[in-house]
Amino acid sequence: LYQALSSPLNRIPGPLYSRFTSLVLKWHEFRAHRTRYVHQLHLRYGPAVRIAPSEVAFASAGAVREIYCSGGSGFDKTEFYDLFRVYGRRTMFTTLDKDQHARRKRIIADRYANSNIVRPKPLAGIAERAAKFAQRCTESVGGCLDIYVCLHAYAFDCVTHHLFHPHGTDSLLQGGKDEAIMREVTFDDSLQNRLFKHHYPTAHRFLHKLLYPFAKPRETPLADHFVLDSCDADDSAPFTLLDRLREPAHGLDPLDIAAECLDHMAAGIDTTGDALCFLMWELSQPRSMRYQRELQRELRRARRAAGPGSPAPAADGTPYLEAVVLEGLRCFPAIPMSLPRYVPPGGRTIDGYRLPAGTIVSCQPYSAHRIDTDVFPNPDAFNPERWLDPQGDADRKRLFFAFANGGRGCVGKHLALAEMKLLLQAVYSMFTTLPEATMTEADMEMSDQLISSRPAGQRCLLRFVPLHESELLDQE
Ligand code: HEM
Repeated sequence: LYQALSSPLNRIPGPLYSRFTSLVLKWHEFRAHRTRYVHQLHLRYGPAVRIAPSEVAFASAGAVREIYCSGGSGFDKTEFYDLFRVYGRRTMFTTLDKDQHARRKRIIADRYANSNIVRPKPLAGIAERAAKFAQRCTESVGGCLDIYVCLHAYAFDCVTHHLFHPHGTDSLLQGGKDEAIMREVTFDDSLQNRLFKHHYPTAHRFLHKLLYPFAKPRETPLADHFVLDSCDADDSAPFTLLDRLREPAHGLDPLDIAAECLDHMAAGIDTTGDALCFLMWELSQPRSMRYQRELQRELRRARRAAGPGSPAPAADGTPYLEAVVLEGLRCFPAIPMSLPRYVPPGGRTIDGYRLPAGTIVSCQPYSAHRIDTDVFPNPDAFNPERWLDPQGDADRKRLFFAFANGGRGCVGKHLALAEMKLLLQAVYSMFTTLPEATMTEADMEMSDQLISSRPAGQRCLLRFVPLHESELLDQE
């Protein structure tokens, strides 16, 4: 009570109960609703809101800059990231220490630089997988396709190509063992167990066996073995992450290398898969059909300009596609939730509020993309054309937080963008997509996981209608 009444955080707006307890926040976390709960608080109290006795959420560009970019990589991560440790090791994503992170990033960043992603071999690998996805669409004509599963398979095959080529997977067309690994990771249901472990570690240690039937821990034995086996191969292509990690100069032991690869594999499946799934679902709605048509027109024009029989054109010169991808990530950021950090020693001032050292602060992409209606008017509406207006471009980019920002922002960003663009090119230059009749809005409701979010129904059935040349000529 004394702490609640004397806390320096009392000046920060927020519900009265958040001065005394974090139980309400935890309740929403356990119910997979944290993102929307925090967003509702922002709508009610503004861009700075106290969400628990020692936790504050922000949604302004200034806060993003201070928390995630100050000093290069921003404030330190909290122990929340311990939940993502693999094989008992810390990876680039889970390391809490700045220097360790910087050392690991110096090794890894090169393989995810745009200049590496757009080299012929890595890019051809993605284009080949996008063509396989289009083949699945063609095979589904007359029926429907579960793009939730197929997009996760696509993202899985793309990321394993980048990590392990020639030992990448083919879950899209071959199915079998590769598809089983993808399903194991994608259909993981360990949210409640992992949250319990994070918030109540001692109770978890004693009760984990009792918990098992109700809240399963994360168990991915197929994926674990697949990565360990793939890391054993000594013929990985020069563009792959594995090839880089194994360079003797870096001194990484085999388990460090496997842990880093497993982490990137997991980071690359749900994020890109879910982002594309939400985006294609939205493009298929009657309210968005005119955006889909505009996208098809641009892609067909680009294809014609590239000449007959040429592979899918590079994403340059397709500004509408670029706008569709940005708007998709703005409305449906695959990681929409708070990315928690500690206020460093000495305290800091954010958005005019003085915060003592050790306060947990965060921004969530979902709110940063919606709270400032001068920058994003009508923020809940999907409208790619807002990105084509040169006015306000700098402000929009400042608030765009889908890949986070600063030194600990998403290292896989260029890979993810290439995967998204090549897939949308392959699909929308050939098909019109429509929702299948049994799908409901509830299926596509956002269900929070640890920091990522997925469609609650874990399915997304779309119909693919081949686009005929004559139809496109009519459009033009
Ligand atoms: C649309 C797709 C993606 C989105 C929206 C996304 C988003 C993010 C975000 C928001 C973070 C910061 C997380 C935090 O601070 O807690 C992050 C970090 C990271 N992402 Fe992504 N990501 C995507 C795809 C990928 C892909 C394809 C890979 C790799 C193959 C990847 C690998 C990573 C890694 C390794 C980190 C940790 C970086 C570090 O700590 O330095 N991501 N991502």
